[in-house]
Amino acid sequence: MKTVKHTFIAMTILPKPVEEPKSVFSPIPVIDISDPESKHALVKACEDFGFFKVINHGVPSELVSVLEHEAVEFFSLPTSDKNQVAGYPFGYGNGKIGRNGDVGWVEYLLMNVNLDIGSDPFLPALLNNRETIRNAVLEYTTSMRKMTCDVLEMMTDGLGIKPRNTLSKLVSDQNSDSKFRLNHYPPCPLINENIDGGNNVIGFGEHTDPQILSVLRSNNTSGFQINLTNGSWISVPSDPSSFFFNVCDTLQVLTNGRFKSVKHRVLTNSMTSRVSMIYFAGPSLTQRISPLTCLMNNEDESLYEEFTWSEYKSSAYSSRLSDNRLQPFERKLFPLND
Ligand SMILES: C=C1C[C@]23C[C@@]1(O)CC[C@H]2[C@@]12CC[C@H](O)[C@@](C)(C(=O)O1)[C@H]2[C@@H]3C(=O)O
Ligand SMILES: O=C(O)CCC(=O)C(=O)O
Ligand SMILES: [Fe+2]
Repeated sequence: MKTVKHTFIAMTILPKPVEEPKSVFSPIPVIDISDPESKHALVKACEDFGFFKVINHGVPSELVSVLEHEAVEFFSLPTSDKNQVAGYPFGYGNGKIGRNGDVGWVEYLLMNVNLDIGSDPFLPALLNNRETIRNAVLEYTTSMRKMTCDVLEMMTDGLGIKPRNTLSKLVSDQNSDSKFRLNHYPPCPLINENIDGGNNVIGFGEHTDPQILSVLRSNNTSGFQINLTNGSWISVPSDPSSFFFNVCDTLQVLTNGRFKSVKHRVLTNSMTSRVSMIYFAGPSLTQRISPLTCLMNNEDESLYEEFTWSEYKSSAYSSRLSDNRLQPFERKLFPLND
């Protein structure tokens, strides 16, 4: 496969250098979704890390390699061609993340992948003349939706919740608001070789994802890191044949804080390009979000005010990348007087 030609990203502000984490040990939980007994390890991974790697997923490697090839072709186009599909919130972007001042050493293509694809003016308009990338995105995201539902059903089994589709129905809904993102991190010539081996410029700054679950797959270039509950960062070794799942903010709320929305970031590499594809599984805009009552004991109080996904999205999209987006929805709980 051809690698992306070095594309210059027109950035005016160089993201802040960061220190590489010291740890090389990788404790990332690995979940074999072909084995129903993995449900217990899955729940533990969501509680302890909010993050896990899925193997034996059954997603055809052909589907992934075709899309990666199409992504590489797209990012190799002249900037003027890519800018023809520039836009916000959907479209091509370069250097700027969101519209509240965040920057990163990254270019991307952000798409809306509602099930009711015919009613979405964005995807066809953008990709109409590029039949192969359009089909690759549609097939890949269909497969991601199916895998996400399988994982959510295994999760409800592990949590002892019935019916099995309590969570999966939120993302398989005809109107579920899901997104898809292709990210390209070119090798970064600006890396300061003096700091910890030089892998120290932010590609995509630290954040949590707002949705329910996000599914990440990358080529063989590392750079992705997660933040542990003790505050330290660990590098996630790349594995192009597996998928990495992030617990997102909405799943943290649905489980009343039992599952952790994992903070993550991407550091750039001075030598090789990173190409990643992320499927963000969200509920429908009108879906009301509050902790599942079947997960609460009598004495448990909800940690969050109820909101609709649409309300959460509006609030999230006016925040900076590293903000705690759930904070405005936290309930003020007062200790009982004794
Ligand atoms: C700075 C921002 C980019 C983001 C919207 C936001 O205002 C805060 C959340 C960001 C995020 C993170 C996960 C996904 O990459 C994303 C598409 C999303 O749903 O929330 C991005 C948003 C974006 O890039 O527009
Ligand atoms: O590109 C990556 O590897 C991760 C990017 C990410 O976290 C995101 O797009 O939300
Ligand atoms: Fe993310």
